[in-house]
Amino acid sequence: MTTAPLTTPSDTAVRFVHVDKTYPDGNSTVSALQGVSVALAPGSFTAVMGPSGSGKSTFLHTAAGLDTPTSGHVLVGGVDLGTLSRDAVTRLRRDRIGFVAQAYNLIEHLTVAENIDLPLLLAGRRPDPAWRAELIASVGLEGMERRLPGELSGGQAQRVAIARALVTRPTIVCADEPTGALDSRTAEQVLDVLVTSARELAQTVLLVTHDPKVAAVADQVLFLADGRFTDRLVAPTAEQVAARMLELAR
Ligand SMILES: Nc1ncnc2c1ncn2[C@@H]1O[C@H](COP(=O)(O)OP(=O)(O)OP(=O)(O)O)[C@@H](O)[C@H]1O
Repeated sequence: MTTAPLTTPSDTAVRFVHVDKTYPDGNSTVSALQGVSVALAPGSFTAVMGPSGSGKSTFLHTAAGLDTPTSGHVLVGGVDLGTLSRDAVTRLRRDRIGFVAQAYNLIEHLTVAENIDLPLLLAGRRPDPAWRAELIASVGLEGMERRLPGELSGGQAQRVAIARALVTRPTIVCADEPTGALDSRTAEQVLDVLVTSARELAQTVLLVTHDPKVAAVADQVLFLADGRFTDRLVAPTAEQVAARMLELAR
């Protein structure tokens, strides 16, 4: 149950206050998040790591307004999502949040350019060809605007998905294992795009990954275990992240 609305200053991009999330599981429930309280500063880059089933995707989906907490509050830019109607959450999501999923979710019969423009059209906004061209250049897909998703490699498709997530100039970018299905060279390129855009557009990035090398590009790494944040590393190296993951697995 979500209780009374919370009033807090909007000095955080995303804030969780005592968030629980349970899912029905046959006759009982499974607890995906337990009493999670965390605040992400505007412009920060956070990686979330943890064992399989620890609640990473649930945390990301809840932060992006794609899932609702069972209790507690999720605030985006100081606005308690629990106080908004479903339509208002959808609008906020379209205007302010970009989401990159591991499955690229591109529309097969639309071209690269049309896929990238889609969030703007869905939001009733006019496509911006100059901005689209800039995004296409930044993800290294010049000349591929008219291709269909079936004519792209996995890495190219993921870069289209990133351009599509950025086309609305969201203040928050959530990415669920965006490099999980890619070879290491392509993963590096995709990550570069995210890091550069976050810096240039002053975006807050929240990234779920299993890869210590990916996590090491973040300002901070948060570790989840059994639905709770148990640890945090600030500006760590990949080696430090890997060592902490090993400790948590013991
Ligand atoms: N829609 C759902 N219905 C029921 N249970 C769910 C649902 N989504 C997640 N869960 C359960 O909640 C817990 C957390 O799942 P979640 O997907 O958030 O973990 P994760 O850390 O992202 O895992 P992975 O690394 O394997 O993707 C798990 O026990 C999972 O089975």
